[in-house]
Parts: sequence; C-alpha cells; structure tokens
Amino acid sequence: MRPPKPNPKTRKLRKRLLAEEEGDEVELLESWIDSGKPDSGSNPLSFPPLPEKAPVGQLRDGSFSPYAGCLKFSQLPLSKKTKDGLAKANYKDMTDIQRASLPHALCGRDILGAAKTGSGKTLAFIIPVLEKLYRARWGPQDGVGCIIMSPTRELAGQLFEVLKSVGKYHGFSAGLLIGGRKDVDTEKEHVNDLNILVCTPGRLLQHMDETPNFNCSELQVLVLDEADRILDVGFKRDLNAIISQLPKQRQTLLFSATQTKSVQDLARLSLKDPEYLGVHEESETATPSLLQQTAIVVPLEQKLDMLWSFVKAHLNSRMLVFFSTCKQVKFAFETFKKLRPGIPLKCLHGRMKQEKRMGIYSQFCNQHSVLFCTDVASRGLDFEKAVDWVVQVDCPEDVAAYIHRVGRTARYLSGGKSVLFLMPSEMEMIRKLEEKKIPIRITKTNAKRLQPVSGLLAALLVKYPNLQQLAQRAFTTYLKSVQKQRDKEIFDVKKLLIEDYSASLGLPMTPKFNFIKKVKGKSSAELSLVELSSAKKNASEDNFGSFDTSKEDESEAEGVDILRQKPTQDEGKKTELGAAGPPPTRILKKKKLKINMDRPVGNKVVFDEEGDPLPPLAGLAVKRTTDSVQLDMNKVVQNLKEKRRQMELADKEDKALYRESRKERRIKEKMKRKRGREEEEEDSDDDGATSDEEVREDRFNKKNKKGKIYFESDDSDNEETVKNNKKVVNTESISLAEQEQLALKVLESLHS
Ligand SMILES: Nc1ncnc2c1ncn2[C@@H]1O[C@H](COP(=O)(O)OP(=O)(O)OP(=O)(O)O)[C@@H](O)[C@H]1O
Repeated sequence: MRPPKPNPKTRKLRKRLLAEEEGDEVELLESWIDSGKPDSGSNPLSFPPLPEKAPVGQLRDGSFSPYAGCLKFSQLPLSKKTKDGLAKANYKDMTDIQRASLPHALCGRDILGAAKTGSGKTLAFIIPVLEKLYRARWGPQDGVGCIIMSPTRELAGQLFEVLKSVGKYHGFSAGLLIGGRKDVDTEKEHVNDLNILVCTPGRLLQHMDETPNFNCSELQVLVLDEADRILDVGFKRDLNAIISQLPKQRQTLLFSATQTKSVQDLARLSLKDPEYLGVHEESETATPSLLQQTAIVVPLEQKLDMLWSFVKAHLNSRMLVFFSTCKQVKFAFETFKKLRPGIPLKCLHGRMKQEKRMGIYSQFCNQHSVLFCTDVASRGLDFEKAVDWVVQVDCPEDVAAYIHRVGRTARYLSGGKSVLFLMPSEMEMIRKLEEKKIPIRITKTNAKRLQPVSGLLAALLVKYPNLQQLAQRAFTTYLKSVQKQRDKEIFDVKKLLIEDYSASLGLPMTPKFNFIKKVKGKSSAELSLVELSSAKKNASEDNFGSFDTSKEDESEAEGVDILRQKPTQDEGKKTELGAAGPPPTRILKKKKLKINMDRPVGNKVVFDEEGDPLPPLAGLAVKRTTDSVQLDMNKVVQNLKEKRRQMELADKEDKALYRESRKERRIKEKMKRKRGREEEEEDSDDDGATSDEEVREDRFNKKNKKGKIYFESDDSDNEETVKNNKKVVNTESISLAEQEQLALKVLESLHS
C-alpha cells in the first residue's frame, strides 16, 4: 500500500504554505507532522507487530504515515538543527526501529519500542526529544522539559554523549545526573536551569528529595531506556517515587531489546494508547544475525581454568567477561593480573568509584584488553571499537540478561562472537534460549587445551593473604547469588560441588557460610557449607560423575580421619608460581571441619584408643588401620559436643561485643553526619554486598538512613547520643573544684 498524498485543499496544507512563506520552521514542522497523523482510532496493546521487511511506519488504521516510505533522516519532518546534527555525526540512513518509531514519536505518541541490541534505539528517542522541545519553543526559563532515564551510570553517560552530538546545534541546556559524583551541591544549584536531564533513577530521586524548588511539573517527554530493567523490582521504589512527581500529561517513550508488555508496568507509567513497535519480532533470531553464539559445558571447578585458557588463546581480542558478583570480578582480575596472561586486564563493577568506572570504560574502548565485569556493563553500552568476544563465566539470571550481555558485541553492522560457560546442572538454560529464538551451538571442553590455573591461584593465595580473603568473598558471594536466583530450574546451589569450587579458587579450606537453612528436613538453624555439600553430594554425582566419594565416606565412618593439611612452609614453596598443577586433594567433611574448629589449622590430630588426642609426633607411631585403631566414638563425639558448646558461648560473647562496638560506631557516624559532614554513599568495598543489585539496595538503605537522621527524633540510638552528649557538655562546663567535689561525693556514697 502506498502512503496517501496529503490533500492540497486541506487546512493543514494552507497552514503549511503560510509557514513556508513566513519562514517559520516550527509552524512548518507542526503542519507537516499534523498531515501525517491518523485522524482517529484507538490502539490496543495488541497492535500487530510490523513484519521486518514490510515498510515500517504503519498507522493504527492500517494505512501508512506519509513518512512510512522514508529511508533517510533527511526525508523526515525534522528541524534543520537536528538534521545538521545527524549529518555531522554521520547518520544518514535510518535503521528499522528508527523508521518504525520516528513517525509515531514525532506525532507525540507514547511508544513501546523493541528491537535487537545494537540496532539504533538511542536515536529513536533522542530525535523526538529534541524535536518536541524545539517545536514547543522551549527555552532556558522553561526548566526541565525532558527526562531520559537509564539503569546504569555508564549508559547514562553514553546517552548524554549522543544527545550532545546530535543536539549540538540546538540551544537546550542538558545535564548528566548520575550517582557517585561528588559535585552534587553544584548540581543542585544548576539542575533547575536544565532543559534535558539524562540520569539514573537514584540521582534523579535525590534531586527530587533534596534540591529546593526542583520542579518537573512542565515535563514534556519521559524516556526510559532499557525500560524493562527500570521497571523491574530493583528500581521499583525509586521509579514509583519519581513517577508520582511527574505530570500525567506527557509523552512517554520506552525502549529496550527485551521490552516489557506487562500491563501492570505500563499502568504504572500511565501510558496513553501506546504504539507497540517490535520491529524484529518476526525475525528468525532474537539476537543480531551477525553474532555467533556458543555454549561450553564447564563444571564449576573448571571455570577459572577455562577462562584462563580462553584468555591466553585470544590475546589479540577485545573481550568482555561477565561474572555474577563484584567480588568474583575483583578476584579474577587481581589474580589473573598477577599471573600476567599477556593482555591488559581491567575490571568494572558497581562497587568502584565513579571516576574510575568512567576511566576504565573509556580505556577499554580504546585498547585491546579483557574487561572483567558484572551486569553493570551488560545493558546498552556501545563500545567505540567493536568488542570481539563476550564471555559469560556465570550463567545469566534469565534469557533477557543473556540477550543484553551478548548484545555488547555484533552491534549495528559489525559481527561478533559470544561464549557461555554452562555447568551441567544449568543445561536447562539452553532450552530456554532456544525457545526464545536464540541460536546457540553447544560444545564440550577440550581437556587437552585446558590450562589449569587452580594450582597457581593456590600459590598466589599463600603469597598474598589479602587475595585469600578476596577468594573467600568471591566464593561466598557466588554461592549467595546462585541461592538468590529466581529460576530454580536452572540455579540450584545444592547441586554444586562446593569443596571443589573452593579448591579451584586456590583456597586451602572451604569457607563456611550460613545463609542456607534447613537442608533435607534438618532443623538446625544453620548448616555449614560442608554439611550442605555432603548432603547433596549424591544428588550431584550424576551430573559431575568424576567425584569419588567412596574413600571419604569410609574415613568419615571412622570419625577421626586426617584433616586436610595446610601446606608446611616447604610444601608451600613447592606450590610457588610456575609449579602449576591441581591443588592437593581436599578431604573436607562436616565432622572434620568441626574438629578443625577446635585446634589450629594444619595440625594432624591422631587419637589414642580412648579417643583422646595424642601429641602431634606420637601420631607417627600409630598405625592407622581400621583394625588396630579402636576408637571410643561416644567419647570423641562428647568431646566434640562440649568443645562446640564452648565455641558457641565464645561466639555469643564475640557477637555481643561486636554489636556493642557497631552500635558505638553508628552513634559516632550519626553525630558526624549531624555536624554536617555528609559524605557520598559510594564504594565502601567491605560491606558485603554481592551483586550490583545489592549495591543499589545498599545505597537506597543508606539514603533512607541519612533522611532519618534529620527527621526521626525518637530513634533510641539518637536519644542515647544526645543524652551522652549532654553529659559530656555538662561535665566539661563545670569548674575543676566542682568536679573534685562531685568526685568526693561519689566516693562517699560508694563507701556508705
Ligand atoms: N542510523 C544509523 N546509522 C548509522 N549508525 C547508527 C544508526 N543508528 C545507530 N547507529 C549506531 O549503531 C550503534 C548501536 O546503536 P544504539 O546504541 O542506539 O543501539 P541500541 O539498539 O540502543 O542497543 P542496546 O539494545 O544494546 O542498547 C551505535 O554505534 C550507533 O552509533
């Protein structure tokens, strides 16, 4: 069907001719756009998606907009300033999503735009924003006219750059409002003068809460890039608070490669008859056609070996490597850096300072290197020079996350490759990917090409104790992240060979953690990690096959078997760098660990026939065979129980002490803040948040706490502080003589 020609007798055309005569570009644009608008018609969300190859720009009534056949930006009713900006940035031909959405967006309609990663969604909303404000003759005095929101700071920065380049001939003021910047006060002074805000939800809300007279009541356009992410639970509170402060009369544009169609989500945004434009829905694949995707089956304990081998085999590539948590990123980065693979390594995660994050981002754009990162880099980022490989060491939380991660390569017209490490227990992910039209080839590990790195890591951990801590944190945060995943079909922490994983990080002992409760009907409040892995070993045997439990079971029956020994100094030297090879076999079981808790690590304990421990060397004389060593198990168990009780008591005391000191510290911090020394909430690397999601959660809580200091006078901690302060002030303000008298009185009362 051909686009209808505008009737020359219409009022619209007369208006246009008049505008042409007067040289009024805005009037001209308005009349052009009016002539392309459909007269009426409602657009239910079930509006059929446009076939990829059909002409885009179809209107609700089935006809085509006069601009439907446009292939170039120059054919659209755009202001000269925008056209010049586009030409200067070398944008000439429109991509599918731009062709589909611009005719609607320019008419002022709400849009739900979905198109593959790297297909040019950014211009599909930047252009309408500029045009809307231009046609409204928006000026500095009009304040905030448009808000463009992004889930991450890096992406916000990138959008801001595109806005600056395409909008360079317009006179609008625009600002980048993202967390982690220290100049929030300067920002507060200027934010009211800005016409376009490119921001993350947290920072925008901060201004809404704290900046005097911050006003968005005249907002014309709201854009959510990566809309499904911003509408996700992680941003729910922030977004709801923001939306409640925006006028309902506005244009709303939502874009993402994995668009939400949830009516609930859309209701939250009060969309009006939105156009759903899923330009690639009919496409054979949901990912870019030039992307080659592979999955490799890798057991958890071989993931780092595999990564190391992969990096070593691709030294001339630009590679993005995704992990689940910040600590894993940090661990892999710090250890691999020390092992010098022969290519620059970088890391990017939500716990880093903002300047550093931005620095890393631009360095990675300009240099062949490997960037270890969390999902903070998974969405929207368009690296200046093409990324060759996307490696996913940990399985993404869902198909959408997969699409965004791999979408960092094969962007626009370029090709790219991706590889996903999948554990045997995660193979269900393949089915889910295929179901969503993601073509992925599965391969198996080539054992010959695998370069084991665990031995090297173990040596590094001995040499650098801080790395040991990092390894422990990487270990725990990873397990925690698996435990927290919603898709239990894929993620099951109980299927993991935890001890082997710990060994693969180079850890001499499997760390304990206590966040998994009640396994297989056990009612103890907290089970140790080792208990958990023993409980599940049988279940996971099928998957991993190679784990030989027979010996361990035998020795456990004895109840007093040898603990895994910490390498002596000499042994430690043997495992120095270069002496690659798997770490010594690890024999860790619940009971062994309990014994281990009671005495210094690294000593082999041998028991006599009464079940009493022998001095270290006496053990050498004891021949350890099941027949010759008859142990009184009851006594041993009783001993252990008693020791455990003592440990628990000591633990309780420790906890009480810790609580006390934490309380004091909190009081001090609150006082400090009260005195006006408010600090940015960034980057305290030690507070245990695991993923970027938790980092954001942390920030939210901190922000709330900050608020409470000023408004909650009934806080008991606060009261105490105030009372204490009063006391201090009183004592300080009385004279020395008075103080002596006071002391005497106290002494007297004590004597009597
Ligand atoms: N019309 C165009 N002509 C040439 N290049 C374009 C055009 N539109 C976009 N590009 C380029 O394509 C690349 C990807 O664009 P963009 O970042 O907007 O993709 P996206 O769809 O938003 O991706 P993602 O879903 O990952 O966020 C960018 O480098 C951009 O400069």
